[in-house]
Amino acid sequence: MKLDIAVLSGDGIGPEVTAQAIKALEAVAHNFDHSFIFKEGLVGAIAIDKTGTPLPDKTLELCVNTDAVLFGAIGAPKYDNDPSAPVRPEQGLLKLRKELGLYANIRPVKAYDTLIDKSPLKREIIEGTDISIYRELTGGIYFGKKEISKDGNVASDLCEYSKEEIERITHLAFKAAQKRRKKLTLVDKANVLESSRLWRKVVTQIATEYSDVSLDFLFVDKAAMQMILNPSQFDVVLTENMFGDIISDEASVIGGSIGLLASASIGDTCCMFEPIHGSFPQATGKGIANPIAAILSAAMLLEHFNLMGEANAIRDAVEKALELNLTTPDLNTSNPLTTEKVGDFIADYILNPEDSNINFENIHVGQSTII
Ligand SMILES: NC(=O)c1ccc[n+]([C@@H]2O[C@H](COP(=O)([O-])OP(=O)(O)OC[C@H]3O[C@@H](n4cnc5c(N)ncnc54)[C@H](O)[C@@H]3O)[C@@H](O)[C@H]2O)c1
Ligand SMILES: CC(C)[C@H](C(=O)O)[C@@H](O)C(=O)O
Ligand SMILES: [Mg+2]
Repeated sequence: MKLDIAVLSGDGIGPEVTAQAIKALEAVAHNFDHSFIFKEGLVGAIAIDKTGTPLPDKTLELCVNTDAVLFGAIGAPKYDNDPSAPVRPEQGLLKLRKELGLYANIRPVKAYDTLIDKSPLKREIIEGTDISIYRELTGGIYFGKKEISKDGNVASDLCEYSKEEIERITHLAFKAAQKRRKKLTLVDKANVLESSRLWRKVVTQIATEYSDVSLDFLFVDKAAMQMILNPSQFDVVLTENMFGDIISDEASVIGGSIGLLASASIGDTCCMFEPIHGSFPQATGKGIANPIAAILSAAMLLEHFNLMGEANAIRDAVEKALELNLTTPDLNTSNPLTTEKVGDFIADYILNPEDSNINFENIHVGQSTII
């Protein structure tokens, strides 16, 4: 298969982790005889520095005219610490999601057997966790009308949803549940918010079309608690934009690191694949960022194009790296690998899973081993 892939690596650790995802895709292309063509575009703080805008027209045009977008991360402290900045890196990502119509953001959360003891949560709590979060991505408070009073003392962000916006992601979430454990949990705040009551109404109506899926509801505050008290109760979690953002970062604690959590952002005509983490500015250039979220996002890209064997080749290599403790310091404090070495191992393993010549001993970068 020939795929044109736009690469928007962005800021901070974005370029470092995206480079590892590309290596994994190149290994897949080699093994399975595909042709993946990567074209880079500017986004985020680096795009502001170079062009004055976080999403240059040229980048948007590249993304519209490609098969898929591979996104790294955006954001920089100079904007985070300046509430009055006239233009911000995050606007680039939000505009991209909106312009490409990427209304469904799918965030898988899994407790890997080999990492169970690395999670700050107890083994018996997280064992068996396998959740698919369906986060609405182009509506809600992120995109509602924003206002600030003339004196700058009162501000508001409107949380607005239409029936149609709720319907389209709800169908995707129910279809996903049908292929999984047939359970869907809607996370909302229907005891307070009118928009959440609309979600409940629409989702309840749609549930009648998916009678093999059981539906339940959780208020977001209780869901936040349940997510770390009893995460294995969840199968598909459906929720609006901001709740999904927060709940998924919380859920990343289950697996042991946010550096493991990938995502797919899906629309009717476009698709983008992005780790859920940000630009982790403190780590930039240090080789300590975990590339696995970016690499697993590449696996989701392949799965989106029904390249299941190819996606599994990446996942098997990731699981092997985890099993052998060939990971970055977030998961391995005593003898960590650099971002690049983790990427090298995963790409090598994809190319040659049976190759016993991979020298596991020598690729650690701790005090006594070689980079
Ligand atoms: N999708 C995105 O591009 C995205 C997502 C979240 C935040 N951001 C932006 O990123 C910047 C930093 O935000 P933040 O510090 O709140 O969130 P962040 O996700 O960048 O980092 C939060 C913490 O998560 C851990 N972490 C994140 N990525 C990791 C990785 N690959 N490997 C290991 N550990 C990792 C680190 O402990 C880090 O301190 C901000 O400008 C923010 O707006 C962007
Ligand atoms: C950077 C920010 C706009 C973004 C979001 O809130 O969606 C991020 O937190 C994410 O999860 O992708
Ligand atoms: Mg987030």
